[in-house]
Amino acid sequence: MKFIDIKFLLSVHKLTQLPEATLPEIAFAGRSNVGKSSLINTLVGRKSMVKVSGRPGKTQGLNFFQISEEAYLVDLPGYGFAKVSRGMQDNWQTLISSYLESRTSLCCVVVIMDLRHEAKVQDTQLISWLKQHSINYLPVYTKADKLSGNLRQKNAAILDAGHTIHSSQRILFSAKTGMGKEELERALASFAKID
Ligand SMILES: Nc1nc2c(ncn2[C@@H]2O[C@H](COP(=O)(O)OP(=O)(O)OP(=O)(O)O)[C@@H](O)[C@H]2O)c(=O)[nH]1
Ligand SMILES: [Mg+2]
Repeated sequence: MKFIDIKFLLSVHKLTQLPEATLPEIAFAGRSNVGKSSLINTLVGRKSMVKVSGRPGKTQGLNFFQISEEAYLVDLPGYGFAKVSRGMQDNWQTLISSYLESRTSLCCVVVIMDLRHEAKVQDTQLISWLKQHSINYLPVYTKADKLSGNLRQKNAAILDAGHTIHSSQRILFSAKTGMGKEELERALASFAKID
C-alpha cells in the first residue's frame, strides 16, 4: 500500500459522526506524546499532515485521514495524560473503546510505544483488551533514533517480555530517520488486504 494521495477527512467527537464504514480502517493508539501523529506523518511522507506537538494531549477527537479510495487512517487521542481532567479522560476512554468495539471495518490497531520506556500498564491493558475483543493489533516501538544499536535491541527485548510480544510481531520505528517505514507499510497493507 502506498500512502499517497492522503487527505484529512474529519475529527470525530461522538460515534454518530463516524464516516460510513466503507473502507478498511487502521487506527493508531498509544500514550500521549509517544509519537502517533509523527508516525502517521512519516508514513504519508508529509512533515505536517497531522499536527505534532511538544505538549502532550495535542490530538483530541478521532482524526480520520483517507488514503485515495483505499483506506482510512485514524489518529486516536493519546491516553495517560495527567493534565487532562479525570472526567475528560473518562470521556475519551468511553469514546475510543466504543469505537474500537463496534467498528466493523477496523482491520488493525497500531499500538505505539516508546522504545526507551519500560512496559507501561496502560499499554499492557490496551493490548489485553484488544486480544479479548479479537481485534488485530500491531506493536510498534518508536523513537528508535534516540538509542544506539545495542540499547535498541536490549530495550526492545525488555518491552517484548513485558507485553508478551514475539520479536517477529513488532516493528522498530523512527519518525525522525524513517527506520521501519517500509516494514510498517507492508504489515498494514497485509492487514488491510490491499497492495
Ligand atoms: N526523535 C524523535 N522524536 C519523535 C519521534 N516521534 C515523535 N517525536 C517527537 O515527540 C513529540 C510528540 O510527538 P507527537 O507525534 O505529537 O505525539 P502524539 O502521540 O501524537 O501526541 P498526542 O497527540 O499529544 O497524544 C514531538 O516533539 C515529536 O517531534 C521519533 O521517532 N523520534
Ligand atoms: Mg497526536
